Amino acid sequence: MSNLVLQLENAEIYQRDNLVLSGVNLTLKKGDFCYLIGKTGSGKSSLMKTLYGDLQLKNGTGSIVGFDLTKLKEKEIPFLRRKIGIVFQDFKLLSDRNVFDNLKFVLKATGWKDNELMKDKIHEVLDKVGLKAQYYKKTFELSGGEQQRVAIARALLNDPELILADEPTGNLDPKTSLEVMALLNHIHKSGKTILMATHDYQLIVKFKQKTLKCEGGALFEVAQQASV
Ligand SMILES: Nc1ncnc2c1ncn2[C@@H]1O[C@H](COP(=O)(O)OP(=O)(O)OP(=O)(O)O)[C@@H](O)[C@H]1O
Repeated sequence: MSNLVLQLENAEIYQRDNLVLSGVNLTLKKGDFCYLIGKTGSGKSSLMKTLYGDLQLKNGTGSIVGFDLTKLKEKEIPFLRRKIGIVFQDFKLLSDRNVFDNLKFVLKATGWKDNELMKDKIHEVLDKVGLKAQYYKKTFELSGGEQQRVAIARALLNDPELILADEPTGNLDPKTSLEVMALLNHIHKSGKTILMATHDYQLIVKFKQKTLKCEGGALFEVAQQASV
């Protein structure tokens, strides 16, 4: 079995009719961790959105966790998203529910039925992010760093083959960013594959990983300490 999780070849990334990136080649193997850097508006989010099926891949080839992005149909997108975990800058938690119900909502939406199994899974992922004791709290009662931990727990619920994190520390202060990054690093070391878009230079210096840069409509690999 191939251990390729993601492969784009000569891909073109569009926002509506605007070509944002061209000639994109990107390969991630199981267990890789890769940063995506680049200035505001350089195309990081557009690339991420193409990978999780929010934007269509019109030209080039692309496969992600076994799905062909050029042939991806609307009805297949929920199935693609069950195999990837997505973490956003603004957490995207449901503010009217507590932590447990935020996670249960996702499990139910992805086909889980057994209450006991759901409870076990929720406690397992909360334990992984260090929030097991906070399951009953409403999300607005949590700090930004805690909210992002819940979002990371949510991304882990279906044991994803790939985690896409789009500026996961973008709303956090420097100390909290380092804590959240240490958690992502730990999750990576446990065997997960992660692609993370970031502006945060302190993180890529402290946690060195392969780094790709969006610039001038292209994507290329840079030396690990290149500036953002
Ligand atoms: N919904 C949209 N419709 C049309 N154009 C868009 C849309 N979203 C982004 N763009 C354009 O696509 C280009 C790439 O934007 P994108 O959001 O991918 O950049 P980014 O590198 O993620 O920036 P940031 O770091 O600010 O999030 C920009 O020129 C932007 O104006």
